Amino acid sequence: MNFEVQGIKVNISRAHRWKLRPHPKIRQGKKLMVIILDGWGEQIPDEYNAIHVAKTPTMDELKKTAPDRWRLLRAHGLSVGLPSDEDMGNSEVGHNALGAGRIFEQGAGLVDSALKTGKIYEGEGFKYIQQAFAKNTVHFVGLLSDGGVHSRANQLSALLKGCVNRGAKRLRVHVLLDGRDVAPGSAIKYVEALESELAELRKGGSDAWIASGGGRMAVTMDRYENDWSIVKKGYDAQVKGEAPHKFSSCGEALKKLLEMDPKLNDQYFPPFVIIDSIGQPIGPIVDDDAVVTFNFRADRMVMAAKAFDLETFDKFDRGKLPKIKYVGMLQYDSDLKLPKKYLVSPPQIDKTSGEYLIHNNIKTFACSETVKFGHVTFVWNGNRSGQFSHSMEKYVQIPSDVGIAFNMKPEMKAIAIAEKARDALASGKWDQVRVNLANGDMVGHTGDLNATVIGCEAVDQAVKIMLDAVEVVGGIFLITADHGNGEDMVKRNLKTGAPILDKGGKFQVLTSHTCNPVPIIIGGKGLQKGVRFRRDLPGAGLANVAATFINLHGFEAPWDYEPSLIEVLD
Ligand SMILES: O=C(O)[C@H](O)COP(=O)(O)O
Ligand SMILES: [Mn+2]
Ligand SMILES: [Mn+2]
Repeated sequence: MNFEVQGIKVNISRAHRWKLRPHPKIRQGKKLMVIILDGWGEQIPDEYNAIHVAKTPTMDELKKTAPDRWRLLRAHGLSVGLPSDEDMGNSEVGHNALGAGRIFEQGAGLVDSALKTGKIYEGEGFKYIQQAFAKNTVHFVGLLSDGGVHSRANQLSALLKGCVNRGAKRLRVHVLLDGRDVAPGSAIKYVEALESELAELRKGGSDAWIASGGGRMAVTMDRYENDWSIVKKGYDAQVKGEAPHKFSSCGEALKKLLEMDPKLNDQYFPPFVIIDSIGQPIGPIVDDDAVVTFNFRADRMVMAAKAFDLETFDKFDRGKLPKIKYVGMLQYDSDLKLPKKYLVSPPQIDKTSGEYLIHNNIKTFACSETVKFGHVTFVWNGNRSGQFSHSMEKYVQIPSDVGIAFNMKPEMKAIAIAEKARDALASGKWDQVRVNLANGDMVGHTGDLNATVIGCEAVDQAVKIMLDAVEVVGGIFLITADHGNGEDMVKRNLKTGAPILDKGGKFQVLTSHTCNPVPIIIGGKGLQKGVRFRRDLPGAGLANVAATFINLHGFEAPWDYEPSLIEVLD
């Protein structure tokens, strides 16, 4: 409907068009290789910057095309829909922005607002768990830290209080230790804070305790079905009260397990359960209990959600399934309706670039290894399962290594992914070939600087394979990243950038992502002369990338996308 205000035409319901207009200057029909370097940011080029230390001749050469064809993008905070610019970027929000071409408020902020306004307590999900408040136990399962990537400890605290204020009597928390989005060794700090909050709740008459725990990479938080045994370990500890280690408190668990293995990083702690004075687990999940998984991010909670929510389930033996009232902090997969009940509605990310490409006859091939496969498909497509079109899209997953930390094999599957992408482009069947190379991120998360250097070198070799393939078909490439990680392996003084050393003079390892900008590079024989990065978008971010590659396919971007980064000089 159109109407006029003071002579100005207002269009309040622009009819949605999937068909895109041809770009006035950029020709259609060029093959495009889109390469996402996971966890590849820009930072001071010193010895703690694994990407700088690594021999990366291909990426170094590309940098020389700045400012026309190499520039930096914002990949954190408000630019990717996070609550503040203090929030580092992450794969979910990064790939959402890359694929959707717009910025959506993400889970972290949606939960913050729902808690602040109290709306969370009015929804169907909360009413569902409330049924267990009077006579049964409410369990909270999730990542205990303030990393803000999958969860936030202050949201758990608010929710615990909110439940108690609304009648919950018996509460149990099943903690997953972080050390990945936050400093290694910091788990004890979060556990102590939670212990004292629970002690406060007990003073007020509630029966509130930590009941089980374990490191996030060993317990519960696997993703993309890489290793179900991790989810099983969590299920056994949380539901059955079974684990190889038993302690009388979570604090004691951390202390004793560290004594047994002083090098143990928080993320890899084995599962443990807390027992009472007669050796019984203090908080197994039983019939009529309520369970809340308090992570807002989906990828590492969706497998556990299946174990809690699905009646038919064959990934491991759950034993006798308790009848529980299970909710997710968010719904983790809206297509699968998983979980069926949830506390806060997830962001509704619609009209993503992948869907536009299908409607405009652009055929897409996407590939990554298991640990990032969903990033470049499901998350890229706005957290949507499956393909938009089976005939026009193909998604290929290369199995990741299982059962090892990625610093043991830092090359990961970079070369295999590159070869798949090369072959896909050479086949002539696909207009866009899109990959994610995981090394900068996955090896970066181990905190192992030398291994991350090797991982980044593998990435550079993989990029070379793909750029050669682009050359052969006379195509175009677009390389970017979803957030920083490997470029900074040390904690720094935020004012000076100087590394922070511990008492023994050793640098303090940084395992997390960063708030650094990431590069974007365009090029290839098929890129028309005169195409270059605009100079008038200095604050551009990942959400500007989709309009850019839609232009490179020869189309004008949808009207509501963030502006394209390129212009064409005559
Ligand atoms: O889940 C993880 O591995 C980290 O918390 C975040 O990493 P990602 O956002 O790169 O997946
Ligand atoms: Mn990532
Ligand atoms: Mn990561």
